Amino acid sequence: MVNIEQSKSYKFAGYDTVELAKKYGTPLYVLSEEIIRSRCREIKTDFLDKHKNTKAAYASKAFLTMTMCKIIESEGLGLDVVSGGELYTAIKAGFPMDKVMLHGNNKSYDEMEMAIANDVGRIIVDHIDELYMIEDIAARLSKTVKILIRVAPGVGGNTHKYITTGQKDSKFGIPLAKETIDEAVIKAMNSRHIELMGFHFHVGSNLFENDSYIAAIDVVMNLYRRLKDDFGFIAKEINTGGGFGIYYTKNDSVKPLKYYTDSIMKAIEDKCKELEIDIPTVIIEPGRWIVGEAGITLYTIGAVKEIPDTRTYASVDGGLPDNPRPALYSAKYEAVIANKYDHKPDRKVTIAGKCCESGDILIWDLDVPQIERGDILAVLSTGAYNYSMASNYNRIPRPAVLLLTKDGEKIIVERETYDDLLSKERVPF
Ligand SMILES: Cc1ncc(COP(=O)(O)O)c(C=O)c1O
Ligand SMILES: N[C@@H](CCCC[NH3+])C(=O)O
Repeated sequence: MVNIEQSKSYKFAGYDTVELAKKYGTPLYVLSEEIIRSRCREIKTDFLDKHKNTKAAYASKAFLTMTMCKIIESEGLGLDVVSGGELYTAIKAGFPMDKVMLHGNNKSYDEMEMAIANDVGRIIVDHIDELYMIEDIAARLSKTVKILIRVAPGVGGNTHKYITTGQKDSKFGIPLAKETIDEAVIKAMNSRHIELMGFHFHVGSNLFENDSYIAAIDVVMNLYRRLKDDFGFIAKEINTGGGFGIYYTKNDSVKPLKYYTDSIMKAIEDKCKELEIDIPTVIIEPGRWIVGEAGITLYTIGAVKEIPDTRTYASVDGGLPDNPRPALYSAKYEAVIANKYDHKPDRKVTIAGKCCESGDILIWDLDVPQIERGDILAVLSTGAYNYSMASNYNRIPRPAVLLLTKDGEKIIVERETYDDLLSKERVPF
């Protein structure tokens, strides 16, 4: 009898990933509906139900499709959008517009008009010019627009330089200088078409400590007290942004949601008490925390290249175009050889993408068992900012997105084809 070695394959959300790779091809984004929903429910139990006057919106830049809109809507969360494209996706998905917040540090007139015409719940104003734009559009459409003003609280998050946003020297938010803020507040208060609800800050992304939230809250609550004294302005809301960190590798000191939200609530309540002002409604807007760990990417290993006394590179059939995060932020990932999940790792290989770019390395020095062409690699925690940041570099079509549900797996975004890549081209000669 031939002794065929039975290898155990890696299961994600109850699904055999090797079977998925065989059936749908690779590279393949795989998302678990259950994990997304369980994150939304944790927000409900540990934040919305636990603390009164709270709201949560999903920061859709992390991952957005019409199906994702449906999931978020059914879980009762709002949606943070940052562009006309994200807003259009939400409109087409029939997402309740009163739960949508429009962000952006350079919103166009057309984006503003789309938002106002569709009655979005909040516009987060990032520049004083936007107040004039809103007034102009709202007057023409006979609307009143509820806004928050985004400020840069002068507090940066402890994270990669490219994803810290709350520091003074930031392209985001209106600077906190008294004259600048006062000009915006007076303008908003004097407008018949604008209702200023409060302020917004977002200190940064993938944060593992709560200190920067607390420091930023201190700054914004002091501002609330001063605006009350100077202009009789009573802020009804504060939006403390997103940014909660997730598990990428064992070096990440992951905290539960309530580590962040309990301390945000306590800091706001304590400060309001100290300053003798009313506690505003508190809004959070996590993106990565909801969807990041709900996703993996499956690849097929191709060329395995051993450079004697140096390093072994194993190249996969995707890379930088479907996951630019390692190249952009030196982001680290864990991965497993899905079809050899029970084989003991006994060597290190570097996982390279297929782009014509030396920086296209997904994982340096991954511990693996013996690998060969045709093995399936599952890279974990790729649910956030992978599909949403994907490109067609080297004319590589984007992978499909497969949603794992309780009633089977469903393609929610089809794999791009070479013809898709040509579909917008016009050849003038
Ligand atoms: C304004 C705003 N809100 C929410 C988020 C979501 O961030 P994260 O995905 O880190 O939760 C971001 C991105 O960092 C943001 O800029
Ligand atoms: N794109 C970043 C997060 C940006 C957050 C939005 N301000 C990442 O992949 O980590």
